[in-house]
This record gives sequence, structure tokens and C-alpha cells, in this order.
Amino acid sequence: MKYQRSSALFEEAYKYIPGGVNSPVRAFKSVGGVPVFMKSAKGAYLTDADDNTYVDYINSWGPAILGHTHPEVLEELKIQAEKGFSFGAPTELETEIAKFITENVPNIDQIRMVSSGTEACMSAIRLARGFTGRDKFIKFEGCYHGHSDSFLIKAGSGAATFGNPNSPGVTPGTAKDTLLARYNDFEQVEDLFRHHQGEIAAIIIEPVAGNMGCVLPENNFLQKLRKICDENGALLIFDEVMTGFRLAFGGAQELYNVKADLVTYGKVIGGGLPVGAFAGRNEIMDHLAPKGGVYQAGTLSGNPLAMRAGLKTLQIIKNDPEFFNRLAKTTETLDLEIGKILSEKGIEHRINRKGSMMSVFFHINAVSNFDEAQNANHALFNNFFHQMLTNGIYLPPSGYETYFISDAIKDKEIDMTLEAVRKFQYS
Ligand SMILES: Cc1ncc(COP(=O)(O)O)c(CN[C@@H](CN)CCC(=O)O)c1O
Repeated sequence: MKYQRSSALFEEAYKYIPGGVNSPVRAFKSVGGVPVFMKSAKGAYLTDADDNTYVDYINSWGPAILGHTHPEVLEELKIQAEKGFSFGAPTELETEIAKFITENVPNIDQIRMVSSGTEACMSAIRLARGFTGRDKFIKFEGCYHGHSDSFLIKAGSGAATFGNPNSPGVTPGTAKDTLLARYNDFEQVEDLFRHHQGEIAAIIIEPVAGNMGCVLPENNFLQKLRKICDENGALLIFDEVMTGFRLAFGGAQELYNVKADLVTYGKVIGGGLPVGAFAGRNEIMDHLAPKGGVYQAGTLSGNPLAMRAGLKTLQIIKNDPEFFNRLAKTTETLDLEIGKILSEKGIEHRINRKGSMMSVFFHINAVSNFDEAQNANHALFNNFFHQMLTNGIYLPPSGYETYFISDAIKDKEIDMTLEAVRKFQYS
């Protein structure tokens, strides 16, 4: 692989864009080296500025679940664009996608569209606070809900104390209302409710975590969170920005048969265009402006191009009864075959997988929370990442990310991926 053009583009970008990128993870800081600049994508493949091609396991961090530039989505997007890009007024199309989602996902009556997952999650927290009249909420270490101040918090000193800012610019005043617990540690959640009785508006969780690598809920963790929220009058918020319409059509709510009070979405529901959403039952959503007092707004919320791309993507998925089984089977094959090769090489590893989400941890122990994810061998992952890249396989450039399998990954791409793993040499 040659990267001259990407290197030159990165140098130029660095002059005008902070760190040369519009989102930090793209800069390859975690894995080192120069980020690859992409210029086109089709199906399972990306093409970079030097005309190298890659099998893509990021898929725009989830949206391209059908594969890139799906012809039917592209066709409908062209037709929609001819009608106008954005009106700043209600459109029938917004009702059509809202109806489609609320009729096909359990336990949600209304949905509000926004333009990013961050907006969706920050709005869901505000709505939960407005609905309950309480200030605090619980999040889990290693879960990412976007870059709103309340989420950029790291664990405080004691298990039951509030968090500390995890970024300059986040104030202690904000941090004090965010409580932290370890993923899969129900005792810590019980402690927090005991220490902060009557103060906790909500728990927000990635029902299958993807932002510390793929980490799954264990020992009925989600069911226990549902119960403790009911016992304490707090709302359970599932952040399904990643898992929504990826794990099942009804997302993690369907897969784990756990009803959340609010659910956030993003990524897949925009088909690759900017989108986010939050949804819930009427009793809660009716508190949202302009019907209720909880304010939330957005110039491009419900943008017709994003709605058209998202609705067509969801319709294609819905009309294919084998879609999720096929994705899960592809992911299972990758898991088992990659695992076999790494074992033959004598490389300690753990592969966590759920549906079409998976990640490889170079770790001898199971990875059930962020501490254990941090203890994995990230230097070895970085080496693995670059060798896979050189061999035409584009993995997420961090050991703290899940892979996003698309329906465009077929036997040929699996074989290419396994061939690259076989070539992996480590010292
Ligand atoms: C579960 C979950 N909730 C919320 C968000 C934030 O969504 P955005 O604001 O980036 O659209 C995300 C964003 N995911 C990252 C990938 N780890 C986006 C990639 C990036 O930050 O560039 C998410 O995974």
C-alpha cells in the first residue's frame, strides 16, 4: 500500500481543521501513523486517495449497514434531492418515518428527530430530568453517549460519589450531577441509588456497549436496571444509537426483551446522512416542546434527505426477513475463524460478539467492563490494525471500538479478511 496522497492531504488538512479531522477518532492517534483519506465507497469497499481499496469494518461507524451506496437508497435520495434539500417546515416524509419506526419498535409511541446521536442523548437526559424533576443520572464507565458536557465525566474517587470532568471546559457544576458505575456492576448501581435517594432521574446505558470495544451485559444486568429504576421512580434510557436497527429491528429492547422508558437512535436511521432521534411513550414525550415545557430544537432536524435515506434503509431491512440472521451468521463466522487463526498463532485474545457487533481484545481474560478493556494489550492491537490495513482490511482505528459488519460482507470479503489475519506477524 502507498499512502503518499493521504499523507499530503493530512498535512494540508492539519492547517485548517483542528488535528486535521472533524472527529478525533479518525486521526489514528490511538493506533499511530497517518490517517487514510477516503475518496469513495461502494458495497463492502472503501477506496482511499491513493486508490488503495479496503474491506470496510467501520461502515461510517454503523450507518452503512446495507453496505455503502446501496443502489435503491441512492436512487431515492436523488429523487428526493431534486425536490429540495431542506425546508425548515414540517413534511409528510417526517411523519412517514416516525410512523414506520414507532409501529415497528416496541414500547415507543413518539419519536423526535435531531441531527446527531449526541443531540439525541443529551435531549433524552434533559427530558428525563424535566419529567422526573430530578437532577442526577447514572452512566457507565466506557459507555459513550456523545460529547455533551454531562457525558464527558470520569469516575470520581469513591464508588458512590459523583463524577469529575473528563475534558477541559466541563465544569464541576455539571459533573456533580453525573454518577458513574462500572458496566455489569449492579452493586455499584444499588449503592448510588442508596446514596442519592430521590435524586436520580435516569440511568443511561449502551445496552450492548460498543465504545469500549464490544462489551455485553451479563447476569441479567439490563433486567436488573429495569427493576431498580421502577423501584426508585427513575427512567431507564437505552442508548441505541449503535444497536438500534443493528441488533434486531426492535434493537436491544427486542433482543433482550427489556423495555426502556426512552430510547435514542442515530446512524442506521439516517442511512449515512446526519441524524439522531429519541423516542418513548406518550406520557414522557408529551413533556417535550412545543407540547410540553422541556425545550429542544434543531434547524435540520428531520432533514428530508436524511429521512429519505433512513426510511429507505429501514424499509429494505424490514422487507428482508433473513437480514439480521444473515448479519449475525457473517459475524459469527468472522469471530470463530479469526479466533481459530489467532489461537493457532498462540496469541491470547478474547472476541466479544453480539449480532453484527464484535471486537477482538488481545487479552487472556474476559472483558466485561472498561477496566478490563483497558487492561487488554493495545500495543498489539495497534500492530494488528496496521498490518490488517496494509493487507486491505480497514478496522476501527482503536482497540476501544466495535466492528460494524455490513450486509455487503460476503464469503469473498470474509476470505480476504481471514487471509490478512493469517499474514499477521507479531513479535
Ligand atoms: C452509543 C453511541 N451513542 C452516541 C454517540 C454519539 O453520536 P454522534 O453525535 O457521533 O452522532 C455514539 C457515536 N459513536 C462513535 C463511534 N464510537 C462515533 C464516531 C466518532 O466519534 O467519530 C455512540 O456510539
